[in-house]
Amino acid sequence: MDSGAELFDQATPHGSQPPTVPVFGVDPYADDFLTDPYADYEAFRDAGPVIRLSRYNAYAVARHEQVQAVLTQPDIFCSSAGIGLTNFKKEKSWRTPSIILEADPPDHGPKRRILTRILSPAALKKLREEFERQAAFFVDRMIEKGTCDGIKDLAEAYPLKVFADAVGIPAEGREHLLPYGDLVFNAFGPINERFEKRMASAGATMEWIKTICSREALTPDGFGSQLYAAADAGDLTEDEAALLVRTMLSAGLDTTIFTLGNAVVALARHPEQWALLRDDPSLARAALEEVMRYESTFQSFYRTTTQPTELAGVRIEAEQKIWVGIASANRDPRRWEDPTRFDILRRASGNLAFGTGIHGCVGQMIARMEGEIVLRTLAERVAELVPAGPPTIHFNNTVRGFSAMPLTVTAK
Ligand SMILES: O=C(O)c1ccc(-c2ccccn2)cc1
Repeated sequence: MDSGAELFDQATPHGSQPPTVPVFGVDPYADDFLTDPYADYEAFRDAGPVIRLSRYNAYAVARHEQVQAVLTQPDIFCSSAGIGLTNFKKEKSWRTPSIILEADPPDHGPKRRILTRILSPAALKKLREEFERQAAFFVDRMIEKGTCDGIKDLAEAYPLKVFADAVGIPAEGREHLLPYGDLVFNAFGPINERFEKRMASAGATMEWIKTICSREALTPDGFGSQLYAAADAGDLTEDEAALLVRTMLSAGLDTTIFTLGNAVVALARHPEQWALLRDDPSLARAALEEVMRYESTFQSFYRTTTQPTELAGVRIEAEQKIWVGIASANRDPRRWEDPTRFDILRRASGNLAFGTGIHGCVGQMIARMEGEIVLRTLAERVAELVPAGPPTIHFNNTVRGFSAMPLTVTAK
């Protein structure tokens, strides 16, 4: 096997001929891996339905079919042991575990329903006009500047304004949100130098997050206050309301920021795709879906087996961490025609960028609304979106995106 994978037999008591699980020694958190992970993901997929990442002592699924299978069997592949490499049953987490992300049935359902209600289509409809006004403001400012940064001036600035306002957190101190998100997403990977470095400087940030998740810090009509209203109604404790505000700020910012950045970079790098969107702004929603398939913000996370199980003929013991390759599944040629082609006209729905199953992203509709509004506003107001230099990759253990994208932007 020429993909750098050795093979190791799994002892089976019945002596049946076990399928051997290919082993990869590569480090999926190394900068050179993350710079362009897709060739490695292809090697993972081609080696078999289940492989082993020996450096982190974890099994791994990289094909669309097995990623889907793992995410839709929460009783076998659970979240309460942590969705990162750290097993909460064995090691203490750096933060109080999330009561929705790192929870399993039956605890998970009731909390999820509270968020689903707050993030309802009716609630989103009320926000649409403000979200559109802010997108126009940021895009017009990019046009005035002429040469700008698609990440700083749009991908980061927009969610930090509209989503943070929707949650109802104060305007002051929002510079803590990106460092906090970077810590959160690094923590889903190995406790490596990237995590340690971020953690070392996170004191003030952790304090600020704690302060703004409290009832008195939040504006009266935001999502945060609605969580405390659920506490007043007896559906949550006061502490659980604060934890869910933290969840909203963790799950709802970095993810949309990196996705918007990936969209701007992909469109700037594929001028023919940008021209299709610019000439037909109603393609914005389809373009966003294709960005999420082609350059998934969420590269990977974990599940933990609750019992001995078998996946695609491979036996897996209990208490095993399983690396779930979201971005790899979204480029699996077993599921997608010509997957390495960025094509906004393809049907990209059904991609796994928001996960799937009971933990499928509870904020995906507001995330899609932000993305569709930004891409449509760009298409309606901008004629040319041209790279004015190379993008800068932001290295993180879980999310992949850019920290800078110099652009030259001209008005339609
Ligand atoms: O409460 C927290 O700390 C927390 C909750 C949720 C997330 C998350 C991240 C990515 C996708 C979905 N959810 C992160 C952190």
